[in-house]
Formats: sequence, structure tokens, C-alpha cells
Amino acid sequence: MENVFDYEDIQLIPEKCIVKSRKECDTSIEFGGRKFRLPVVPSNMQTIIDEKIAIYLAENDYFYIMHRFKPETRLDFVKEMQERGLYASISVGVKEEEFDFIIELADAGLTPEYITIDIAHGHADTVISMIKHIKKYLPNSFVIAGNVGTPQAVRDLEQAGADATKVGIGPGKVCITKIKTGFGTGGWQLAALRWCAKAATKPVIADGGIRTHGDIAKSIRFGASMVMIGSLFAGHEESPGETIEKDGKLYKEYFGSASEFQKGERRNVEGKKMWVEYKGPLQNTLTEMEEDLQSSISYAGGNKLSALRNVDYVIVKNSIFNGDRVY
Ligand SMILES: NC(=O)C1=CN([C@@H]2O[C@H](COP(=O)(O)OP(=O)(O)OC[C@H]3O[C@@H](n4cnc5c(N)ncnc54)[C@H](OP(=O)(O)O)[C@@H]3O)[C@@H](O)[C@H]2O)C=CC1
Ligand SMILES: Nc1nc2c(ncn2[C@@H]2O[C@H](COP(=O)(O)O)[C@@H](O)[C@H]2O)c(=O)[nH]1
Repeated sequence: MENVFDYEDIQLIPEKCIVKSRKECDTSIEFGGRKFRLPVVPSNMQTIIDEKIAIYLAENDYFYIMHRFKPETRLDFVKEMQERGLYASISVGVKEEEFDFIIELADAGLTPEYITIDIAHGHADTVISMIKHIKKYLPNSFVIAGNVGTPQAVRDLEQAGADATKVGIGPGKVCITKIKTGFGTGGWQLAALRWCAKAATKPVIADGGIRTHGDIAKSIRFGASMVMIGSLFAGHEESPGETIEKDGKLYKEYFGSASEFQKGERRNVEGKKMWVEYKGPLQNTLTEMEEDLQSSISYAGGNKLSALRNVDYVIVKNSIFNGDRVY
């Protein structure tokens, strides 16, 4: 790998503005045959999304992926979403019973519009088998497969039939994969995204490591069609995690899907828990993300998301933040 960098090492370079107001900039994206208001999806984690948030996001034209940690509820979830006239987007793993679940859905005549294969090390024969299995039994589901961190992995999963791949091993805020295993894209996620996106012939989702709204624009610049975000979506009024009060301030829990809090046991733990400051309603964050991304598009000299794809950038290693904070 030649240039290795992460989000905080990059600044995008402005182009001449062509709009009179940032409101003219369109942040929408087509993904898997549907149009969404933002190229952003909250992480499919138990402290980030639940059924209520999924319904809210689907009703308001945002993309969502439901987590897979209450497996017995998934069939009814798909049924309920589709009865409401909403799209169904679920996650699966790769264990034996997950293969049975796909057949169960097919037997029930249910085709989720999106199925995400969600495991830590997605460049695996088990994932390739699951992609093929889904394509056999539910050929009309849009299959997202991950997570991966190399061009070869992207090629192999696309070759197996994946409609999109998800890139990011270890850059997450509650992730300890790089510390526990020595592997991953933590610390160079943006460069890994670029590397993978160059090999991809289908959409790529950048997953993990987004710390500011500007990182969404950077992800688009480096090849992402969609950006998966956990920590920035934790801490909302609607967030499913527990709420505590400390010294008069509210905090909400955010834990990793491979943490002992998720697993209920201390085996192969690659995630931790943290407490995130309470942030108020989810819609406020979605609105601010949209406004910030509209602004990014205007700096890119365009009026739609594609303007971000070709802007120039500079690498300013470790020097952007200098202790800066948004608030
Ligand atoms: N994006 C990221 O960086 C990471 C994300 N996660 C998240 O944590 C959750 C749990 O993930 P995961 O443990 O994969 O899910 P599962 O517990 O469902 O495990 C997936 C299967 O793959 C096997 N496996 C083989 N090698 C590995 C490996 N290196 N890492 C994990 N599994 C392996 C597991 O067997 P066995 O358990 O016996 O080894 C199991 O059968 C997911 O939601 C995942 O997205 C977890 C870590 C990193
Ligand atoms: N290594 C681990 N990664 C995890 C775990 N649980 C979730 N994740 C990944 O993190 C992102 C969210 O990252 P953030 O920086 O936006 O907070 C999420 O989408 C997963 O890919 C875990 O336990 N270990």
C-alpha cells in the first residue's frame, strides 16, 4: 500500500460554488433500487437500532439495516414491515441455523428487500456459501456482504453474487479487534476504503470510524456509496441502549456486537462498552447530517452527491484537529 491515511489526515479542496443556497444541494442516493435521503445508515447494532427506529427510518426515506441479535423476531419483522408498505432490511450470520432461516423465509413467501450478511471476518467460505444460498432461495433480495478490508475480498464476494460489500474491520469506536488480534483497517480505514472501492464493480458501504459529519463527505470521495455509522447514532432519545444519570448529566450505553454485553459471555470478545452523552432526538442528528452534507456538496462545486467523487484532496498527517472540537 502506497499512501496510508485516515479520516483525520485528509482535507478536501474546495471548487467554485455553483449554487445560491446549500438547500439546492441534493444529498439523496439510489441504493439497491430505492432512493434514500442520505448516503448514511445507522449500524446494525443492538444499542443503535430497534424495530421502532427501523419503521421511522423506512417511513421517512432513510436506509436502515435491522440487527440480527433477536433472531426469532426476524420473520415477523419482515412481515410487519411489508404489511405497512415499507421495505424490509435484515441481517443474518453464517451459522447453520441462519441457512435454515433463509429457507424459512422463502417457504413463507417473504422476500426481504435487503439482507446483510454481518460477520467480523467476511472474507470467508461461509459468507460465500451464504451469498449463494440467499441468491438461490431469495433471488430478489439485495445482498450486502461483509465485513472486509481488502480488494481480493471485495472481488470474491462480488463474484459469489453479493450486490454490495461492506468495508471496515476494526475501525469502530467500541471495537478492540486491532488490539486483540493485530489485524484490521483501524487507523487507516479511509485508505482501505479507497483500496477496496477501486476493485469494486458494485456499491461499497464504508463501515466504522466516522467521527464527524465531514467524514461522510470524505467517505463518498474515496468510493463509498453508503456510510455505516454507530457511535454518532448512539445516545439519542430513541436509542435502545440503557440510559443513566451521572452528576446531573444523561448518558446512554453503546456496546460492540462482539462485546461480552452482546454475547452474554466472555468468549472471543472483540468489542467493548462505552457511555455516550445524551443527544436528544434522532431526527436532529439526521437533519444536521443532511445540512452538513449539503454544505460539503457546495464546497465540492456541485449540487448533488456525485460532485464529491472527484474533488482534490491533501494529506495533512495528524494535523487537522489540533484539539479542535465542534462544540
Ligand atoms: N466490523 C468489525 O470490525 C467487526 C464487527 N464485529 C461484529 O460483531 C458481531 C459478531 O461477529 P462474529 O463474531 O463474526 O459473528 P458470529 O458470532 O456469528 O460468528 C461468525 C462465524 O464465523 C466464525 N469465525 C471464524 N473466524 C472468525 C473470526 N476471525 N471472527 C469472527 N468469527 C469467525 C465463528 O466461529 P467461532 O465463533 O467459533 O470462531 C462463527 O461461526 C457482528 O455483528 C460483527 O459485525 C465483530 C468484530 C469486528
Ligand atoms: N471490532 C468490532 N467492531 C464492531 C463491534 N460492534 C460493531 N462493530 C463495528 O463498528 C461499527 C461502528 O463504528 P463507529 O465507529 O461508527 O462506532 C459497526 O457498524 C460495526 O461494523 C465489535 O464488537 N467489535
